[in-house]
Amino acid sequence: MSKTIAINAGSSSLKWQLYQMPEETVIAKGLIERIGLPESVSTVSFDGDKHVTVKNIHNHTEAVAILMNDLKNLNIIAHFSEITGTGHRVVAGGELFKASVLITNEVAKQIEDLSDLAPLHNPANVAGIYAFCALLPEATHVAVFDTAFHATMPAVAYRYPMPNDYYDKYAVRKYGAHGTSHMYVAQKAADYLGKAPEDLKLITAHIGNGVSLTAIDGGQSVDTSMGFTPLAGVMMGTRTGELDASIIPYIMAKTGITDVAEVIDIFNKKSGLAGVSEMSSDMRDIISARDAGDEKASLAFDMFVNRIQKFIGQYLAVLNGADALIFTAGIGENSDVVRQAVVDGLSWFGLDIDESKNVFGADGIISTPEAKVKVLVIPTDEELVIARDVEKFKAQA
Ligand SMILES: Nc1ncnc2c1ncn2[C@@H]1O[C@H](COP(=O)(O)OP(=O)(O)O)[C@@H](O)[C@H]1O
Ligand SMILES: CC(=O)OP(=O)(O)O
Ligand SMILES: [Mg+2]
Repeated sequence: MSKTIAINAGSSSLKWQLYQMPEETVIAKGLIERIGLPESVSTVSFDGDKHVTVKNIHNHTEAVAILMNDLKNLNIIAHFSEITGTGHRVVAGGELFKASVLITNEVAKQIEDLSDLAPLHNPANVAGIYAFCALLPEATHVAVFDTAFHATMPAVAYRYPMPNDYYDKYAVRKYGAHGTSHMYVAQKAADYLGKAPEDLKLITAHIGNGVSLTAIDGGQSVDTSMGFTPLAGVMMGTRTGELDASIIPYIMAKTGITDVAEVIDIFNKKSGLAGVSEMSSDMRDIISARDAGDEKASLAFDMFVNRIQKFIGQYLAVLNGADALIFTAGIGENSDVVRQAVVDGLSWFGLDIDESKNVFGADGIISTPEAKVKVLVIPTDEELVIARDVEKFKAQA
């Protein structure tokens, strides 16, 4: 019996779950939101209670310190030494890491050096790694990469049509992200559909603040919408998704912005739903405003749905047809409105939702019996996959 903590650091959030392993019992879990913004919120669920604290949390190092204090102060653990394993979500593993790895000083440094491939995420991931390694020197620390599941993509999908040197010398290629989530929901989908993953062609749609879609053939990722960094693919909460690169110098010339990093920052943090609606990056706010007749929110919603539909179309082509489409993550799991809007425009392809099944809290198949392509909702669980990987390394120790 041992305790393992899984840390999922996002650009402005930190999700964690403490497990009793190998039973996989969740002892406690927490979510720290709005890191770096005024009034950050930390929520801890433990023993049937929810503890909510609101205060300014400036960075992920502070967030980790708060989480460690909560573990002690709320009597979730008596001693830190009870935690014998920590698992860290790392968004970008580049060409270096194609599977989970035991964290050493060198590995932590390499992850930090890969920050260009996930500027909003890897620095946050590394902050968590350093904090836990310092606090728990005896524990087994494991990094689990978002990019690992996409290592099976063929060159035709991961290469960009640019001079070969950029790939050969600098490893400029598509890496994708959210791989742990795509892998988890694809395996669950196979259970629901009563088939072996090898016999299925799936399109997984991870629709949260970050959004990505993946084409999965026989259990392997064959294409995915995020690219060299998580800026690519579909429109997201604050990110543009794909656009014509010529826009960058044009905007710089027109606006007088002289630093290209500033434009990329705007594309990462001030675009997407937030940029078009001019009111929020949060889909709940967008839907309320749209229902109240706000035209900008309405356009933002329609563009968001349109980009998802187009990528589903692409992946139906990549896979030459699919058995199922799976919705997951914050919006995919919770928004029947977005799911209905996405599927409504794809009836020609044989997608059809049963409205009575497309409800809040849905889990499993929500398509009609006649639908050629099944539609499923599957809550993702990146933390569980991470905790399981830590167990594998503990067993080898
Ligand atoms: N009931 C809901 N309806 C619509 N959107 C929702 C609902 N609940 C959560 N969301 C959306 O989920 C998003 C967060 O998803 P999540 O997967 O937690 O994101 P991330 O891990 O990228 O921070 C928020 O932007 C929010 O708009
Ligand atoms: C890679 C990525 O976009 O992650 P998240 O959705 O957690 O921000
Ligand atoms: Mg996420």
